[in-house]
Amino acid sequence: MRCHLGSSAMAVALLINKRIQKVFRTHVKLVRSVTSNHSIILNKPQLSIVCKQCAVTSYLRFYSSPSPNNQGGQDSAKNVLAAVLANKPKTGKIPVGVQKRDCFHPGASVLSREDISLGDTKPVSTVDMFRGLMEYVWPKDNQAIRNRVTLSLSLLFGAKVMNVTVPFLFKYAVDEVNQVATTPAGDALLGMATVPQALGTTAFSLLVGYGLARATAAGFNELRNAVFARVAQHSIRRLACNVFTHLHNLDLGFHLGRQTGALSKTIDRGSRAINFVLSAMIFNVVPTIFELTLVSTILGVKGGLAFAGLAVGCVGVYAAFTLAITQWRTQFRVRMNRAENQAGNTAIDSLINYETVKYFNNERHELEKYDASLRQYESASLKTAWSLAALNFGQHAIFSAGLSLVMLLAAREIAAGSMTVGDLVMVNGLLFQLSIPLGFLGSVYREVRQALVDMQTMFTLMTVQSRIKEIQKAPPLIVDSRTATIEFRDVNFKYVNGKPIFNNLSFSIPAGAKIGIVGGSGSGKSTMVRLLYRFFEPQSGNIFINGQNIRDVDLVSLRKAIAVVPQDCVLFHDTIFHNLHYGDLSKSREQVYAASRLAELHDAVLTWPKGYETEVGERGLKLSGGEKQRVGIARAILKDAPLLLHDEATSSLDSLTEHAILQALKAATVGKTSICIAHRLSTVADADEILVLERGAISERGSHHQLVANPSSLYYKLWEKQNQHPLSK
Ligand SMILES: N[C@@H](CCC(=O)N[C@@H](CS)C(=O)NCC(=O)O)C(=O)O
Repeated sequence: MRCHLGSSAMAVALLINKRIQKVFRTHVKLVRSVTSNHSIILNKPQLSIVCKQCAVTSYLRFYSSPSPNNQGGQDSAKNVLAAVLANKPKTGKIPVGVQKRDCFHPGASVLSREDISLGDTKPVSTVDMFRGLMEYVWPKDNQAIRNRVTLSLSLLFGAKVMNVTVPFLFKYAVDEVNQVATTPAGDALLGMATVPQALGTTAFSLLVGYGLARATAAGFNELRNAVFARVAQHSIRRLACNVFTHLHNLDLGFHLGRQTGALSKTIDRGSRAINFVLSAMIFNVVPTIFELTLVSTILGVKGGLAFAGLAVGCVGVYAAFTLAITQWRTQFRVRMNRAENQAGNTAIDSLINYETVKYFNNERHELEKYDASLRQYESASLKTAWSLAALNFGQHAIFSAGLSLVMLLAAREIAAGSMTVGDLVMVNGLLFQLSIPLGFLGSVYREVRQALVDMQTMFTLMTVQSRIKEIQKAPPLIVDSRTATIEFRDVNFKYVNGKPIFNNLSFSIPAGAKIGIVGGSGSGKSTMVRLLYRFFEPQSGNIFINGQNIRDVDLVSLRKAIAVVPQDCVLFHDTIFHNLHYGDLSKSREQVYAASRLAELHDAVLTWPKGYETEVGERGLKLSGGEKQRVGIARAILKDAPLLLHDEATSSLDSLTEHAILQALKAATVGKTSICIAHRLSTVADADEILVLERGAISERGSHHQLVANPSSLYYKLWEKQNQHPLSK
């Protein structure tokens, strides 16, 4: 087997998990009491901390490559938990090792198991995983792949048979040559004859056959690798695509509670794990077991039970020794990898802080810190190397002892006349060949265990169910700009228990109207968009579009009917053109330009260095807040849906930008039913009607003029507050 087992820290997840579970059990009560505002859930291979107010999840990770937000794989479970305990989250501080997401709410009620169902998954056993894997390796709908599997297995079988043939040919060649050598006529021929003449045709043919059999075995092996590569890659691709599609099908609640990086790592590691498990099984484990069976059967037939028993016993002891030592020495590899990570982090941290180091003349201190990590690495790698040497020596010693014993048995048989010298050579050859794949048994065992953990994480992810359920064969939503009415009827919604967002919220909007929604922060303005788009489901009550309950219609048709301009328009790391075109990829270049013009973006883009081909940078970093909002509006214009939802950004824009955005919005809302969530009231001053949200219900509604005419209204107060001009005082 080719050695591609080199990596590293991940190999220890299982061991670490055991430790986490142990430490977790001991500390769970304590942890729960100090982190009264968060629930801590053991969710292999990490602890999830779920906020009881908004259900956002943070993670305590115990092994992972370092990222700007975490400490990498340096902390043991105990240390991290100790840090959590020491750093009482009541203070709002983030404990060491916790990857923070959007929230760290202090003080809230206890979350029940149901509340955290966004992280709920079904347990996946190893049998489930292998069953799942078989669907990809032996796909019912793909005969070509099944043919390849059959061919690979045949080649595997052929290669092993050839492999076993080699010692046989060698045996016959040795016996034949031995006979030639002990025949008197042979002496006379030597010196002047060609090799075939000197050896005789049989011995000559056997030796040539020996070479051919070896080459054929190697050829079959390589062909098997090439044929099977497609099966493995095809399975990986299909599975990765299925996981990707599954992730897109999950609800927003799931995605808000997950780290995107962690999800992509899950796919990445899971796919690599599949490749590894498949390769290990097909190229190492199964062939070795097959070869062992073949060899012991041959030995049994040739020499009797003693031979077969010795071969199987030797391999058994070898395997037991290898697994035990591998298990024991894993700790050194864990320490080595951890120290390596730590040394790398220390060096990077120190070099990033170059100026600070210089300002305080702390070069010596930095060097000592770095050297301390390197010392740990050195010590751990020495232990790894020593233990590897012990493992290799032990394996060789066991195998050599077995080999000697079998040959002693063979020698006794030769003396008794029931075996030939060739038989002794054959026995030696058969066993020796077996030692080659067994030489990687420890590494295969270690890596397969890790791969199974990675696969389990990925398969577990596949069991997460979206909480947005579609009824089967739901009819499409039928709506156009003339019929795009919206009605919320007795809607109750909360993200987590004890914190209602909407209480029996009811209102309706006529088709073609422009509605402004205002209210204090946390009043549920943005949640309204999420409910309408079915990112979340109300606990009770219904929402209707054109009289059709959005729960009962096809989700795709619902989402096609609504264009959303989000609060924070996130862009793809691509050109501005692609980002605008994303609103409707079927539209022409000219239509994209037209939308961009209506969104007041076109002229600005033309002044950029590469115009529409300008790259916007990761997540649109190169664009200002106002420009990103206009991209959002242009996309919505391009989508040209009968309903438009605009969630205005909170960031304060300068008045010129605000004016441009208002103009763009006007263009976007022509002929649509639009809801504009407004943080700045000036954005909705021209709306047909403004709804004021307060404590989960609509407290006021009317036009801007009607609402400002009432000095005791909340709207009036908000308007006053936002339109104070210190200079005019
Ligand atoms: N004979 C040993 C070692 C095999 C070996 O050399 N493995 C390679 C990886 S394919 C290695 O670098 N091992 C380093 C180690 O196990 O520390 C076993 O059965 O695991």
